[in-house]
Amino acid sequence: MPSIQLEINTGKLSGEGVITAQKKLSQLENVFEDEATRASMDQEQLIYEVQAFMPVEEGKEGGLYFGNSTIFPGKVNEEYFMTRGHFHAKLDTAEYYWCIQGKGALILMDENGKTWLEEMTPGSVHYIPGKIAHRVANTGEEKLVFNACWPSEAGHDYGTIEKEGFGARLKDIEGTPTLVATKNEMV
Ligand SMILES: O=P(O)(O)OC[C@H]1O[C@H](O)[C@H](O)[C@@H](O)[C@@H]1O
Ligand SMILES: [Fe+2]
Repeated sequence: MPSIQLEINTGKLSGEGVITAQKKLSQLENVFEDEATRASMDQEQLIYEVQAFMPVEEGKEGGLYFGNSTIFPGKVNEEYFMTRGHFHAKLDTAEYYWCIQGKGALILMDENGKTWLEEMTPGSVHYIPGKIAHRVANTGEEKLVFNACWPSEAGHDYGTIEKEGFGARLKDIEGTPTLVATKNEMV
C-alpha cells in the first residue's frame, strides 16, 4: 500500500498515487451568477486546484479517499471564487472537510434547496452529512486551503447543481460575505 505525505503548513499532498487537477475560469461556464462577467475575465485565471489520494477504485465500497483543495482569492462581480459544488452520486454518504489556511465558507444545501453556511478558518472541522450538497467559497484575500476525507463509493453528482443551482449565492455585499437567496426557500 503506498503512503503519502501531508505538508502540515500548506495542506499539500505528495507521494505516489496523488493526483492533481486544476480548474480555470474557462472551465467554470455558468457556475457563477454573472456569466457575462466570467466570460469577460482572464480565462487562464486559476480558480481552484484539487489533489486526491484514491487508494481503491472509485465506486468500490469501504475505502476512504483523502484530498486537498486550494481556492484562490477573487470574485466574479460580487460572487467569491468557489468550487462547482456537488451532491454525492451515492447520495447518503458523508464527508469531512477541515481548514488549513485562509478564510472561507462551506455552503451547504439540503434536497429541498434550503441553503446555509459554515465559516471556515484554520482548524475548523466540518462534518458534511449525507444528502447535503456542498461547495466552498474563498471569502478572504489569501489562498483558502482545506483537506477532505470521503468514502470511495460516494462519487460526484454535478448535474443536479448544474440544473438547480444552490438555494443561495455567497456575495460580497459592502464588504460582508452574505448569502443571497436565489429561490423562494428560507435561507
Ligand atoms: O468537485 P467540486 O465540487 O468542484 O469541488 C472540488 C473538490 O473539493 C474537495 O476537495 C472534495 O474532497 C473533492 O471531492 C472535490 O472534487
Ligand atoms: Fe463531496
